[in-house]
Amino acid sequence: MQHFDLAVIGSGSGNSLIDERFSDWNVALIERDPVFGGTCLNRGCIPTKMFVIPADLAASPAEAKRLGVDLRREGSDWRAIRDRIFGRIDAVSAGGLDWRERSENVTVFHGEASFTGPKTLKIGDDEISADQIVIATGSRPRRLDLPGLDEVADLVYTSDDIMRIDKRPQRLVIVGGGYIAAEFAHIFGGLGTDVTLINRSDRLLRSYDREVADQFQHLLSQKVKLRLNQALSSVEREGDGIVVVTTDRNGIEYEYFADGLLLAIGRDRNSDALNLAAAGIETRSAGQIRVDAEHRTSAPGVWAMGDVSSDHLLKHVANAETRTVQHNLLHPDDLQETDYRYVPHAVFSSPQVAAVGATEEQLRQWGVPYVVATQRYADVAYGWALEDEGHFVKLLADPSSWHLLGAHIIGPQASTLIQPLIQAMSFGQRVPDLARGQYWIHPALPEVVENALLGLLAAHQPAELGK
Ligand SMILES: Cc1cc2nc3c(=O)[nH]c(=O)nc-3n(C[C@H](O)[C@H](O)[C@H](O)COP(=O)(O)OP(=O)(O)OC[C@H]3O[C@@H](n4cnc5c(N)ncnc54)[C@H](O)[C@@H]3O)c2cc1C
Ligand SMILES: NC(=O)c1ccc[n+]([C@@H]2O[C@H](COP(=O)([O-])OP(=O)(O)OC[C@H]3O[C@@H](n4cnc5c(N)ncnc54)[C@H](O)[C@@H]3O)[C@@H](O)[C@H]2O)c1
Repeated sequence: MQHFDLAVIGSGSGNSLIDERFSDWNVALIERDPVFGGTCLNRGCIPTKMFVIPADLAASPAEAKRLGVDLRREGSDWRAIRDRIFGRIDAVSAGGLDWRERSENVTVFHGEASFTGPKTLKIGDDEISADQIVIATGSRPRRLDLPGLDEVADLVYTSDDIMRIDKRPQRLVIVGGGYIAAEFAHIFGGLGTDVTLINRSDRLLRSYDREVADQFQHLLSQKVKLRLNQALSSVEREGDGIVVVTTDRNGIEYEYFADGLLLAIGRDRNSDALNLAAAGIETRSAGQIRVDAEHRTSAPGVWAMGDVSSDHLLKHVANAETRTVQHNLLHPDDLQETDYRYVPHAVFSSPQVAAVGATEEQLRQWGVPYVVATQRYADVAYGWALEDEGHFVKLLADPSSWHLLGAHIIGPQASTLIQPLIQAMSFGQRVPDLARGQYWIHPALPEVVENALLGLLAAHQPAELGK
């Protein structure tokens, strides 16, 4: 049995963990997917955003028309877009694997890892042991058990495969109301597909501030067909290449005809294949590996990070957890914790949505006193230039400490505009200092954030400003 100082399972964030500080460690890196580099690079954050930009551009003639510019749209070339995107990504993935395989101190094992004992792993016919093991096995799209699904399997997609298809469907049914449904509704809808989004509850983006989620729903409904409060009951094939999706709403059946069905109903953690019981590693519900604040599992010397153990299925969180685990492996006498106080998140749809901190509903529920201000893009100079309609920044603050409690943005560049607010919350900057302790470039779009901050101050003048 080969012995290693460190074994890392998963080549997403797991691969990033093994940096030059581990050059004198003998490391095993195990990946079961033929594709190297994990979700974010190959089938997650990066390719989706590379599709979002062409979708934004394809949708721009309608925007331009409002401003008096005639941009004739001649269509979009799905294969060219797809091949450009994956031409780049596949090369990065292959290059990453090649580089890793040439690393002197890292042995790459291709196969599925499972525990055979507390510090031992089996990968196919190989069995290895390691002093330290890091589980970074991520998550995968949740499947659905639905009558008829097997018969139309070639027309049913998840985020793992839909970006690689040869032909963009004319009609696409998307099931789900979260991040992935919202982003793919924009990608396909923007590029010209007739999209019907079916959600089982009456709300999209449920974890977002209600006002923002409602407005998102309203604006998205102008671009794709939204069908809410409908549960899938069956699917069947009709003719050649058509899937008929049947739903139920209050006992009434609805039928949708499409060339493809995208399931975007959440993700399952990749812990089931690991035989965790053999190593005494505990899970929480739904296979989420239980870790303490320092990312130690219940088995000594075994750590977990990223989607498989985190409460947040986000790459910037997996990256932060990777940094913590790196530090803790290298400094066992000075363990650190990951800071989850202000985890931001954004949906790259149309419109974009971004948020950090509490929603107004949460503050009400927790009985936390707050002031709130909402600033429309349409009422700042750059918003005039955009002829903006319907987008806003909503801020929540503690009227005694003047710290921000939550920030929510819906509109162009939301994921960028939110960064100074994340910074303010992370470093404890107060609203008056943030609003007036720096210049805000005129007439740039961040003035919408500045004005929202001023709106908070106008709502309740803090004592020291009144002096
Ligand atoms: C469509 C989509 C879009 C996304 N967009 C964003 C975004 O815009 N911003 C953002 O922050 N996040 C986004 N995410 C989430 C982000 O991709 C994940 O949070 C992140 O990639 C998780 O990283 P990880 O290292 O935990 O897991 P992964 O990157 O999934 O890596 C886990 C690896 O482990 C391997 N593996 C699993 N089990 C085993 C085993 N038993 N043996 C060997 N290998 C195994 C897997 O094959 C995989 O390669 C998106 C996700 C999706 C699906
Ligand atoms: N921009 C980003 O940061 C980004 C983008 C994509 C994905 N992600 C990450 O990936 C995760 C997974 O995304 P997702 O959109 O699949 O999950 P999600 O948790 O965001 O949304 C899942 C949706 O599916 C619905 N649903 C669940 N089970 C269902 C069923 N049986 N039938 C019908 N509907 C059902 C839920 O009500 C919900 O609307 C997200 O939580 C997010 O953390 C992030």
